[in-house]
Amino acid sequence: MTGTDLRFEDIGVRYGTREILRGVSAHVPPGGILALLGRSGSGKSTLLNVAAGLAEPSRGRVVTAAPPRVGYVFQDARLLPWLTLEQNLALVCPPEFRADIPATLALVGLAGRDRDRPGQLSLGMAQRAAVARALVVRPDLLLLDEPCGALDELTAAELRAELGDLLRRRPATTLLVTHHPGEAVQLADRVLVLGGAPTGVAGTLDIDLPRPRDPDDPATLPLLREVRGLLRRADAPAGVGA
Ligand SMILES: Nc1ncnc2c1ncn2[C@@H]1O[C@H](COP(=O)(O)OP(=O)(O)OP(=O)(O)O)[C@@H](O)[C@H]1O
Repeated sequence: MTGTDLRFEDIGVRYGTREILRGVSAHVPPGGILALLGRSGSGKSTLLNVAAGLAEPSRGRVVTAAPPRVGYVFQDARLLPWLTLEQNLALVCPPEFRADIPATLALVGLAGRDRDRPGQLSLGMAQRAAVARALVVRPDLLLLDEPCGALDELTAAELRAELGDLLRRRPATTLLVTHHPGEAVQLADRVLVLGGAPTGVAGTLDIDLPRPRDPDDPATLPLLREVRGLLRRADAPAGVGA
């Protein structure tokens, strides 16, 4: 299982009369990890929803080899509080994968917590359970919408390291929405910055570092600087900061 080939071809999205995205094209090869960055409201989650088939593009199309099995981690864990973790995972899980639930929880550091309910978990544990729920379907398209966004920096750093490890062990074509340039450089093969009005692709950057990656490795510094520069230029008026 290495994931689907994914192509956004000239995607445009409108909500009513508002044009949210225009002319967004990108390619993610099987098992590739594309980080999406851009100002709040620039349409990153919308692009994820287009990839998942939850939002209809008004222009262009998404091309995959076959309809992908999608694992989606939202900004908050969205676990059903009255169900145990095992039941939360079983809800999305095809019957043939149900036996994998305890091992998948163990994979994200929740061994033995199968019968806990979400209210018994910390925020970081709940987010890891949400990652397990996305992985248990053996996704060939994994959509991560700010998976560490709601966490304190130490817990976020732990989850980032775990995600890096998980994606090496269970590759899936992945779209990672983040506001954190370090997270993008740590996890992604390529960074795509959305910007402008309406939003388009403001820039891309390949992250060609060996794995596993250490976020404190000085080799990441020039890349971090480039990502920050792309972000700054993404919303600069035409001709400024180019
Ligand atoms: N279902 C919807 N109906 C109407 N407008 C929407 C809908 N979903 C999103 N929008 C609008 O589309 C724009 C892009 O939203 P989106 O959530 O994709 O941005 P984002 O880059 O993910 O933001 P953030 O970083 O804050 O999560 C916003 O202006 C938002 O209000």
